[in-house]
Amino acid sequence: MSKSPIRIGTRDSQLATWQAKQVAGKLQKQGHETELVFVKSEGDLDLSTPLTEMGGKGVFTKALDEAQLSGQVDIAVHSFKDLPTENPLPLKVGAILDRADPRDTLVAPGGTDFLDDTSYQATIATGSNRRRAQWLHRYPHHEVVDIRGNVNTRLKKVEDNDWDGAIFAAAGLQRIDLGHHISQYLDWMVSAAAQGAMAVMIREEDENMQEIIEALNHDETALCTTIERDFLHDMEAGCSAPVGAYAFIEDGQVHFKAVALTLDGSERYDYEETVAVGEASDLGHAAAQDLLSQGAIKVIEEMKSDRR
Ligand SMILES: NCc1[nH]cc(CCC(=O)O)c1CC(=O)O
Repeated sequence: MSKSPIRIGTRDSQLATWQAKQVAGKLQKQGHETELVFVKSEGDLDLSTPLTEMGGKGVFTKALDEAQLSGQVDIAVHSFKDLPTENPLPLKVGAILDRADPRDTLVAPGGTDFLDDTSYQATIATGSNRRRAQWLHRYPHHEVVDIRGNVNTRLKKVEDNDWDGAIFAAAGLQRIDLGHHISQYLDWMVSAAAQGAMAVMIREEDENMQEIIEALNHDETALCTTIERDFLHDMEAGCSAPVGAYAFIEDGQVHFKAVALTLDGSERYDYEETVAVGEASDLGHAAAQDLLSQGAIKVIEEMKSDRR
């Protein structure tokens, strides 16, 4: 019997390619043939516009979505944190893969001693409002500057500039063997909803592919990232908002943390809760309601007026 290979769509960055190959490997283990199809995204092609001004939602996913809808590819592999929480297209998440290290990290080529010096006005690079706001909340005397590009491009920029450091997702660096650049794990920073997790998209009506892809789903990661993304969705915040959410499971309990800040980090709203796995399905929604009633509505209004 000759069957055509499963065509896996991916962006062509080193990280995206690594992730797509990971999915290919899992499918091959189950006896399927696979083929990678590289698709360029708007977010990768335009490096001069700050990410926060590109309309935020879906700049990295649009081209892959189109390739999938037109039938050029069967499935698409995404960093789950790059997927908008609202999706009007006839595409759906077919599986969420086991999560890697969800933490943010600091890459500081000259070392991290400067962090202890409260009179030193360090310069830190990040293109993420979530990272910017949390950094400024903790280090209000620092300056945060914008940085764009895929992981490799950003690392190069850190080498070429005299910034004191830049913030990266641990998973992104580790996956492509660049973990040795990490100077410090930012355990205090609340990561982005679904950071470190990969999602495989399928066409909504593709029942054959649904059955194949479902087998890759990691239930615990799916539960945790769903809670995180429910929170993000209810904050009406999009991927560029200064909002973080992280859930993990230990001893049958879900531990969940969520945070929303003003862009300058001066105001911060926190939520923390632990509940049994069986009672966790509403946690993301509850957190959003709690933070909004604490006053975090201000954060969202700031996003709307600023378009950042
Ligand atoms: N923002 C882009 C992006 N999307 C996913 C990752 C890393 C891998 C992941 O978090 O799953 C990164 C790089 C980064 O944030 O430094």
